[in-house]
Amino acid sequence: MRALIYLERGIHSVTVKMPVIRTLSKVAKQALLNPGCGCQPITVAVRTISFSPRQVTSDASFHSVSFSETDHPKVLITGGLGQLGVGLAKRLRKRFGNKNVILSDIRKPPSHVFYSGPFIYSDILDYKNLREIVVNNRITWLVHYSALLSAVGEANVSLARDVNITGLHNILDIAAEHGLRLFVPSTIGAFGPTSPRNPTPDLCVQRPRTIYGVSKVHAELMGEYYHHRYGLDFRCLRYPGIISADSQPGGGTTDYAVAIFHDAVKTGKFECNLKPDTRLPMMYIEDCLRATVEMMEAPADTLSMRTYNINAMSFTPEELAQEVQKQLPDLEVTYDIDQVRQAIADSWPMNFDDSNARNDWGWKHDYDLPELVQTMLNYIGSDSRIAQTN
Ligand SMILES: NC(=O)C1=CN([C@@H]2O[C@H](COP(=O)(O)OP(=O)(O)OC[C@H]3O[C@@H](n4cnc5c(N)ncnc54)[C@H](O)[C@@H]3O)[C@@H](O)[C@H]2O)C=CC1
Ligand SMILES: CC(=O)[C@H](N)C(=O)O
Repeated sequence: MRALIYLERGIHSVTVKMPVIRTLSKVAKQALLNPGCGCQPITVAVRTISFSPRQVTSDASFHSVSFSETDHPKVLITGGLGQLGVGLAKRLRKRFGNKNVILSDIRKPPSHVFYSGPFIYSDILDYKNLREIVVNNRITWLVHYSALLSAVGEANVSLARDVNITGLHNILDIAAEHGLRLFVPSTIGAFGPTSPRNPTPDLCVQRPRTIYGVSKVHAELMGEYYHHRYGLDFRCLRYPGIISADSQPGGGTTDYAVAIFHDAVKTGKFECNLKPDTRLPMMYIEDCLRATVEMMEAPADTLSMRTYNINAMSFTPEELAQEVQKQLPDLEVTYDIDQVRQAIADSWPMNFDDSNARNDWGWKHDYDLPELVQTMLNYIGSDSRIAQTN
């Protein structure tokens, strides 16, 4: 079995002990049980009391947005320097204005990102720092992208558990406390070998065999629980493998479908780490980011669920290679199977049923396989031509 390469992306383990302020908790509990002091109703932070995540006033409506509809939302994106965050920030900034969308991560941003709009350091394991950012910037929408993906997660289970599960708890509590609209992506990886694979519907058995998948099922369930219990405006899309030209994937099982384009243009050769007939659902990044914004903007009454599958296409490495070879006939593809990634892929959906997203809030993809291949090759080809002339 070939060892998984742990992609070091500046991720470091941080152990944060959440303050369990027992005394304060007792005082808060007492005050809430005996409100006859003539004071204002107390709003108590999620973490300071143990018996209720939030004191909800009777007129609170968390299903409507907490900012005036004429204002723009103020958006915070966590884990924003990964494959998806910068593109999402660009799209949201066009829509809501540059200063209204803050990218955050624990890595140092490249200068083109740093100078393109607000960027802030934020470790999602640091609850107080997260809260400070949300309060100081009057955040109303939170897009939670920080995560360790499937292959990297298997190579570092305890870090994946911290980031994907403990980090999510921080995000949920902050979002509930401050009445935020919260988007957390899930994935085809939230399904497992006992799920129906062709197609995979929204509601079915979910018994994933990766820490990534387990953490994403946990996120779906916790988000939906906070929605039903506390009125949190939680929204979640299960993304397929996302393919992008100008950003690199962060260590997943579907990464081959990005790498093939770069290798095809640069070397004319590609070594694939999945078997030629491994079928997985995939999507071009523009469709993924548009779906995300559409889901965030969908009126609450159109959402019959809070977690939806979305899909665009499904293909195997062989089918993708054949489509690329229509443009680059000299491309040579060989296979050297990574057993860890292959086992993961073999347990994931082959086709994704996204009919609920299409019916409820009008989801529709733009890119099928031929358009995806053309667009990727155009982008990477012109990029490498520019690099050669410089
Ligand atoms: N890219 C894809 O194909 C898919 C992505 N998704 C989900 O979309 C989200 C974004 O994905 P990508 O951008 O591809 O991920 P990525 O792996 O490229 O980026 C994740 C980012 O999280 C950051 N991060 C790690 N630990 C952190 C911490 N303690 N505090 C703050 N940030 C931290 C990393 O520095 C990295 O920039 C993830 O939740 C992922 O599960 C879901 C399905 C498919
Ligand atoms: C599909 C995903 O969630 C991600 N790209 C991965 O392969 O881990």
